Amino acid sequence: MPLKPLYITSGEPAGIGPDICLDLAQFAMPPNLARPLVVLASKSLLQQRACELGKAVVLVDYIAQAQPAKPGELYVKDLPLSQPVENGKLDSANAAYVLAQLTEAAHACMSGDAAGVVTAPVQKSVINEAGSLEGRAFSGHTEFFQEYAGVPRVVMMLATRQLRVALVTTHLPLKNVAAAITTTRLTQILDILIHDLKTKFAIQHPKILVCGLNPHAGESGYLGREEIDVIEPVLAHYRAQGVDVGHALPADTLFTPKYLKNADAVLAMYHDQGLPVLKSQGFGEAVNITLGLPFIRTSVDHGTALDLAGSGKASSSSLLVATELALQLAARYESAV
Ligand SMILES: NC(=O)C1=CN([C@@H]2O[C@H](COP(=O)(O)OP(=O)(O)OC[C@H]3O[C@@H](n4cnc5c(N)ncnc54)[C@H](O)[C@@H]3O)[C@@H](O)[C@H]2O)C=CC1
Ligand SMILES: NCC(=O)COP(=O)(O)O
Repeated sequence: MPLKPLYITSGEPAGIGPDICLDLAQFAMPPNLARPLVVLASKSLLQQRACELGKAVVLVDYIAQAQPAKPGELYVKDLPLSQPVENGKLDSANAAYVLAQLTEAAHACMSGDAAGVVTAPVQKSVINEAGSLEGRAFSGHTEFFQEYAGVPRVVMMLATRQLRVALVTTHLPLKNVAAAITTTRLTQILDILIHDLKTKFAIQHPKILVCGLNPHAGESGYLGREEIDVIEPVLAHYRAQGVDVGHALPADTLFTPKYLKNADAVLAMYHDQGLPVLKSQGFGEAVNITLGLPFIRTSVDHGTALDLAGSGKASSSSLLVATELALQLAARYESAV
């Protein structure tokens, strides 16, 4: 019986998603992890981009239970575009096409037809501009898959070989961050992070460094009280259970080698507290993983790079690392059930 396929969403059609997905045709899949990789995209768009980039890729319609594709071949689930694509030019008419990729992938993961999903980047703004979610805002894949799966909380974590950074809040205006850091949210996030570091990354006793929200972790309350009122009591609860979470540390101190060298993960309070540090170390080599979902989802560490679509200058390294991690997680998950 062939293994379940891994779905790859190609993302925003005017960006570099289709370009980097084409490189999966040459991906040297570790033989012990091999399974079909199926790109969700317009076949004609992929064909057009392959011609522009001079890439020889044979696009093959995916049929359930197929064996992994041969080198140079790429399985595709053909999805129709609403409008022809001009490289680098956003068109809200194609927002429904992007959402169709995400919906099809989420459905296949939830129904057990796919082993997991790897996502290429989407342009969040154009999906909102199109109003494709019937008035609901589109914040990102993370929130979309959380809602589709119907789970109360998930965790965004980006990982390189050296560093893992998880976030308490994700795509939130900065002015709303402090109010979102509640005992409930922080506890949910830590529960998921601890659980998934154990089960997905085989770290039995994770050491987690937690950032304060305010400069100098609040400076004993003189620069903000979130550490005293919310963060520290939650950390004390975990420490009492023997979990290695330490105390809230000033973020500028925490992100230094002395502290990071023994840490399994850093928990940052908001997107731009944690991710710039990680990207400055390993942009292009990092993977974005959604923890706490009932299925495997990994993603690239970069955005749509509209400036590079069809240019041949886009690197597919993050997509390949994200695919390899999803393959490893799928194998681990299947051997556990
Ligand atoms: N997973 C996702 O769907 C993500 C989507 N985005 C979306 O992407 C859009 C654009 O975001 P930006 O902040 O401009 O970030 P970006 O990552 O698209 O671009 C930042 C810079 O990095 C370069 N770059 C990005 N990916 C590259 C690659 N694979 N190879 C070589 N160079 C690369 C770009 O040319 C640009 O100079 C936004 O709408 C954002 O929401 C951003 C991050 C993740
Ligand atoms: N900076 C990471 C990012 O924005 C990715 O978001 P998502 O689409 O994976 O939720």
